[in-house]
Amino acid sequence: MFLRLDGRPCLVVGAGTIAAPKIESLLRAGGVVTVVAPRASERVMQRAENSEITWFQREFTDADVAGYFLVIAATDIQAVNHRVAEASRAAGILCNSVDDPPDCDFFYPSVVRRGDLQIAISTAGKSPALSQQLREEIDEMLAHDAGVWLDQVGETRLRVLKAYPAGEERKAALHQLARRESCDPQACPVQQTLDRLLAKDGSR
Ligand SMILES: C[C@@]1(CC(=O)O)c2cc3[nH]c(cc4nc(cc5[nH]c(cc(n2)[C@H]1CCC(=O)O)[C@@](C)(CC(=O)O)[C@@H]5CCC(=O)O)C(CC(=O)O)=C4CCC(=O)O)c(CCC(=O)O)c3CC(=O)O
Ligand SMILES: NC(=O)C1=CN([C@@H]2O[C@H](COP(=O)(O)OP(=O)(O)OC[C@H]3O[C@@H](n4cnc5c(N)ncnc54)[C@H](O)[C@@H]3O)[C@@H](O)[C@H]2O)C=CC1
Repeated sequence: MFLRLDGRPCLVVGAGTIAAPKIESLLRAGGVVTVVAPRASERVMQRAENSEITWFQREFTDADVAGYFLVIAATDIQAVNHRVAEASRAAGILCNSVDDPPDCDFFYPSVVRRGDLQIAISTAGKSPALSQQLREEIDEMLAHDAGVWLDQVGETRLRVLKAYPAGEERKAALHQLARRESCDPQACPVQQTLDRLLAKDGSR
């Protein structure tokens, strides 16, 4: 599952080395981030100064979780992280605890990105180092232009959806479109069929 966090309030408890990249990824996903921590890393302080996040410079209390969509427990004190997870669970809020996989409702994966194309790797907490290693291997294997290719496929797919009625023929065209050899617009058989179809019927 890939979450779209646009405008959703997210709480991060702790603002150190491990919290900082979690905060960045919440912001990247569109989350509205609040941080509670007595001390913060340079990057987090900068974000707060720029009003990109809200930082309450104090220790966590159970009432802090109220109203959040999700919570990250990222302090260096296990007992505090556990309390954050318990308070979240009691309030029915999803929680990720950076030092305790059984306390996590969701995990942060390793991610290979090419534009809108994302490949996420998770080991359900068994070996983050393995996730990281596989990310590096997949990153080397995956074409650098895969994101550009996806953009082209996405655009042509919309044209296919318009040009063909739902059914086997449409599905076959969409599978054909997703093949690597179709990525050259000049050589793409789906593009050629589409051009023929659209030439026949200007309304499509
Ligand atoms: C459960 C989870 C909770 C969560 O954070 O969501 C969690 C928990 C813990 N991580 C620990 C250690 C390490 N974590 C990393 C790195 C990453 N950790 C990430 C995710 C997750 N880590 C979630 C599970 C994801 C999964 O299962 O795949 C990644 C994938 C994504 C991200 O953080 O964004 C990111 C790689 C990003 C990338 O580069 O691709 C490294 C590597 C390094 O630092 O060099 C090490 C040292 C090597 C090792 O331990 O394997 C420890 C022990 C701490 C201690 O006591 O020392 C715990 C707690 C425990 O296991 O008890
Ligand atoms: N998930 C992961 O990938 C990994 C997780 N870890 C775990 O992450 C934890 C955090 O490590 P770092 O970020 O390096 O620590 P750090 O020392 O850089 O930061 C700790 C943060 O917790 C805050 N804090 C402490 N007590 C608090 C309280 N009562 N209320 C609110 N905030 C409080 C501090 O102010 C600080 O911002 C470690 O316990 C470690 O087990 C470590 C490595 C990888």
